[in-house]
Amino acid sequence: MGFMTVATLILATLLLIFYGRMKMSWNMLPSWPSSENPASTLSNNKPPDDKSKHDQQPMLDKMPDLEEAEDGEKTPKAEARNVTDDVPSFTLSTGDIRFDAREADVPAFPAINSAQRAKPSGQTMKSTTSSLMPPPSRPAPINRHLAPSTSSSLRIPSTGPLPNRGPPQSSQQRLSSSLSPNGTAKAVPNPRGKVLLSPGHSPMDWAALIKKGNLSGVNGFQRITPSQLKKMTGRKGKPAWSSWQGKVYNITPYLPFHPGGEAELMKCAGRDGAKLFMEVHPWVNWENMLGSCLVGVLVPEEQSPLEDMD
Ligand code: HEM
Repeated sequence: MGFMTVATLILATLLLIFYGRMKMSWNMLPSWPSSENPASTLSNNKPPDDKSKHDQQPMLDKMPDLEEAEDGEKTPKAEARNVTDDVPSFTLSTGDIRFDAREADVPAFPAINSAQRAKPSGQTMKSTTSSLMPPPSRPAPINRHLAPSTSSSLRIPSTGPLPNRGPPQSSQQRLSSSLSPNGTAKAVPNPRGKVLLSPGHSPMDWAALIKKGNLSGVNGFQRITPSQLKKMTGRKGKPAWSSWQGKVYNITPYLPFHPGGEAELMKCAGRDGAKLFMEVHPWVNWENMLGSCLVGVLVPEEQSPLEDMD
């Protein structure tokens, strides 16, 4: 028991002496930026203003001041920020935007020759003087099952509102797999309402046919009244006529060539087809397509003799 007490006292004395010596030597050391003011060196890259600079950096600022006062000559001052003068400017991108280490007042970290610069974050940099950044990493591969492909994004949606694109889904023309009444165009359901044209009835075939001559079915240019037009429905052995901007066309020869199907084209038989035509495909040039089918012009019904006298 007595031995323990003595030993404890000796230990305490030794600690006191050791602490006293340490404190003395610390006081003799020049003061150092304390942990209470770390902003001037690490956490803040901006230079402190003059007032705070003196408070926070006693060693760097006060020591050169003393030297100047003693010898009266202009001794170069020690400035922590001059260290960055050795650092050449470098760019962060290949464009016009240049990031200059000196302008931004960034401490030279990591050192020029450090391994950290040579291999930033595991990537290999060819040269420390290169002004080019390493290429960006490739994006993660897209899950093809989830992401829509380019072709499917270009596809016309089968749902949602669409302009009138052919016969309704339930119509006979779309659903029937048999040949059309005259056995030429086969109806095939598709989003745009186009039909499968029978061999020899492609748009190219039609283009070749209209070059051959007159397809109007009449001799000479006709004057057609509305009542006459109304009778040309394409039924009961009569041709199908339709008018467009005051001109009358024989649409019968075009029926098997019509990409939208015969039934659709027949909707404008015996009447003015402009409205229906423009609803479906305003980009199609009626006059070019049916130029060789021109029958004549639409004229008013014959006027009564009394009106003629006026
Ligand atoms: C009488 C004059 C007409 C001509 C010269 C004509 C010509 C054409 C042409 C060239 C196409 C192919 C369009 C393309 O590929 O972009 C087409 C498609 C079509 N036409 Fe006509 N057409 C006429 C009248 C009509 C009428 C009156 C209707 C409907 C009532 C109609 C309904 C369609 C449909 C549904 C298509 C397929 C869908 C589409 O191409 O947008 N056509 N027509």
